Amino acid sequence: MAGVFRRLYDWLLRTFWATEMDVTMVGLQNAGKTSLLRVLSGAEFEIDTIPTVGFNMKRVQKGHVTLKCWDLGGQPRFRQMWERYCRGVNAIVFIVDIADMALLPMAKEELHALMSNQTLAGIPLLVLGNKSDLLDKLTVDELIDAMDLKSVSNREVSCYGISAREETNLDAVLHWLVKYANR
Ligand SMILES: Nc1nc2c(ncn2[C@@H]2O[C@H](COP(=O)(O)OP(=O)(O)OP(=O)(O)O)[C@@H](O)[C@H]2O)c(=O)[nH]1
Ligand SMILES: [Mg+2]
Repeated sequence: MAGVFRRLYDWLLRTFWATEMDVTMVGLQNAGKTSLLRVLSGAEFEIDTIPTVGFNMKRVQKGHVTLKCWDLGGQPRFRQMWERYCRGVNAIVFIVDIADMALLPMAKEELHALMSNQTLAGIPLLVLGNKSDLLDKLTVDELIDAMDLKSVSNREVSCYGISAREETNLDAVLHWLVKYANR
């Protein structure tokens, strides 16, 4: 019986209180943006992925909120379009491969360059350290230091460790994002 009321409640929320929000996912090539979006939208994780050319968009449902997620290509030639796709969104998600130490300085540089755009002032930022399933990786505290997140000011900033492959901590990601649905 409780299940029937729950479904009715969810249906009422979706029908009369539906909200759509825009989220842009950026980060260097191979960080796992497309993989994360695949699993968030209910598809299976894939080991062999194709690098994103331009962008890809998928909708993810979380309760009454529809997250319209823009997944951008991370290769150098696509990075100049990140700022344009981040303008006016409810939240920016920056994904880092925490097992690839060699790319960390570049990830930090690209993140700070993006955040310095006046057009993106105040937009909440969620930094995700992906691939926590791998052995040789940074902890969240080490990632916060490596990305110098404490120097990012004038916006909400959070940082989580996740694994798209093992679907670790993904509920926390959606929970954090939907807080910004109406802002
Ligand atoms: N071990 C592990 N591998 C992952 C994880 N997430 C993604 N990968 C792998 O990392 C590689 C790159 O994943 P993508 O999702 O294509 O990366 P991307 O950030 O979209 O890359 P671009 O589109 O080029 O910017 C693939 O081989 C994935 O299988 C994870 O959580 N753990
Ligand atoms: Mg991709």
